[in-house]
Parts: sequence; structure tokens; C-alpha cells
Amino acid sequence: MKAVQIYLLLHVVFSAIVLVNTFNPFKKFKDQWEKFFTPSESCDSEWISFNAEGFKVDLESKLFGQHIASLVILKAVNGFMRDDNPKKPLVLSLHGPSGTGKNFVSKLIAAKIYKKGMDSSFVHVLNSELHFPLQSQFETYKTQLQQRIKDNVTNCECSMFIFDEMDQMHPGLIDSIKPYLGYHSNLDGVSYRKAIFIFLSNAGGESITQTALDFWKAGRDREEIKLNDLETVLSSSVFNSNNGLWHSGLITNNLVDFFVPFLPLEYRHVVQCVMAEMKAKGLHPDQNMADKVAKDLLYFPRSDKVFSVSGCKTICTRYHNYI
Ligand SMILES: Nc1ncnc2c1ncn2[C@@H]1O[C@H](COP(=O)(O)OP(=O)(O)OP(=O)(O)O)[C@@H](O)[C@H]1O
Repeated sequence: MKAVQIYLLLHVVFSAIVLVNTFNPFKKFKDQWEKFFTPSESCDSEWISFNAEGFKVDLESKLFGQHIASLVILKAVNGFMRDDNPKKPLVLSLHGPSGTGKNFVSKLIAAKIYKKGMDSSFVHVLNSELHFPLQSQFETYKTQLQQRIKDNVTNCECSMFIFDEMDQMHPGLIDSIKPYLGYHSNLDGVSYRKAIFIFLSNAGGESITQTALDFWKAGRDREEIKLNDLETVLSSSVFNSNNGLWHSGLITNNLVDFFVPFLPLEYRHVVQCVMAEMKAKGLHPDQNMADKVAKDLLYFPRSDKVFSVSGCKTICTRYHNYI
């Protein structure tokens, strides 16, 4: 074959590859096919059903170093999901230092209730847009927030709302959702009793950390910390702090069913997080590498380096440096 012919042949092959990649008719066809044949999510037991056993297993095997949070959340979600006729929506308020698993556990809850987990159209995450709107925007934000909750619960009564950084949220906005969290059988014809509200915040994190430090200083085992040991410190620090949660009256009106404390994580938990992350990425969990990543984080108290300053938060980005 002459050089010109080879050149032409290569040119044709190359152009065909570029063409297929650009227009990718097979992929488009596959996407259309899947879209057509994948049933869309609906608000029924085919798409929403609680897997109690799976949830217990997940909490025990995936959530590290949170024996109290694990127990409280298991009891709360199990009790609520078993009740066919709850008197109010489930309201959980998760508190603790950064990177200790509050968002993570919300995802575990969603994954065991909704077939599509966090991708479900019945799970809604609300965050920074609710923090501190300008005074002129406040009424618009409030109306939008209320409407969003109302529309979604009208669409599916088993909706879940996750409010991130709740302590940063404008008290007036928190105030505006109070009616949905109570015992009303319905509001304007909509019942909110089967909805789940999860509030995430760092409020109270310092006092939880202080209690964990006190136990450690006294040479006591972390697992000896009981909910009772944290309930008082948590409520007094949340009550005394100058945050939206307290100002909104959400707590004084007893609308929160469970306050869930998250403990600061220790070195061994960070190692577990890194190993889990490797597994999730399809890599073989490597203890040496996990140690390297964990050692790279900051710990306190400085002298003994017991608790991770950022929990397991930054490990995802860090562990790529070691691969
Ligand atoms: N206790 C834990 N057990 C297992 N994995 C954890 C735990 N804590 C954190 N992680 C891992 O670290 C990541 C970040 O944690 P997460 O977002 O849940 O922290 P957070 O407590 O919500 O922090 P923040 O208060 O800053 O929002 C999670 O996606 C998870 O992979």
C-alpha cells in the first residue's frame, strides 16, 4: 500500500473516531432508551420504604466513633418510620464539630428510606441561601422557603428536608418553618406529619469537644460517654449561644424531637475514614497510606494530638496526594 493510501485510510479512521465522539449517536440512543424505560420516581412504597436492618448495619459499619449519635438516630428513625400515623414530623437536630459525620449520617438516612437516596426528588437540602438575606429580601426568602416546603410536602408527604449550617440561618427564617414542625393535623389542607426535618449545626460543638477532652484527661474510655453527659452541656451551650437556633424559639417550643451530639474524631477514626474512602473509590484499602493521610492532619491538644481538628473532612482531597 502506498504512503498516500495509508495516509488516507488513517485520515478516514481518525475522522470517524472524532465524529463518533462528537455526536456519539450510540450514547445518545442509550440515554434515550434508558430514559424511556426507567420508571420515574413516585411517592409510593416502591420508591420510599425504610430498610431498618440495612440502616442498623450501615450505622454500625460506616459511621465511625459516634456511638451516641448512632444509637439516638437509630432509635429516632426506626420509631418514626414504624409509626403509620405519626403525630408530628420527625425533627432531628445534629450538633458537633466540623467533619464528624453530620452530613454523612443524613445521607445514610436518605439512602435507607429513598430508593434514590440523596438523588431522590423527595430529599431537599437547604443551605447558605437561607443565611442572612438583606432586610429587603427577607420577606421574599421567607415566602419562598415556606412555599418550597409546602409544595414539596403536597407533592409527597414523606419528604425529607436537610438544613445545613442551621446555626448560621436567619432566626426569622427558622421561625417561619415552625408551624410545619408541630402537632397540627394539617395546615391549609396539607399534613406535614410524615415529613422528616434534619438540622445540622456546629452549635454546641465546643462543649461536646470539652466533654470528650475531660473524659480523655481523666483516662476514661470514649465509649463511657453517655447521652446524659452531653445533654446538659449541649442544651446550655445552645441556649446561651447567640445563634439563630436559640433566637427562633425552635428549642423552647419543644419542636425538636432529638438533639444528637457528634463527638470529635480521634486519629484511629480518621484512619478508618481514609480506608473507607479508598474502598468507596474501588481501591484496595492500604493501612500504610491511611496512616500517612491521617498523620497529615492537625490534632489537639497540641501536646498529645488526640482529636482531629477537622474530623474526617479534608481526607478526600488529601489522600490523592499519596496515590
Ligand atoms: N464519623 C464518621 N464516620 C465515617 N465517615 C465520616 C465521619 N465523619 C466524617 N466522615 C467522612 O468525612 C466526610 C465529611 O464529613 P461530614 O460532611 O459528614 O461532616 P460534618 O459533620 O457534616 O461537617 P460540617 O459541620 O463541617 O458540615 C464525610 O462525607 C465522610 O466521608
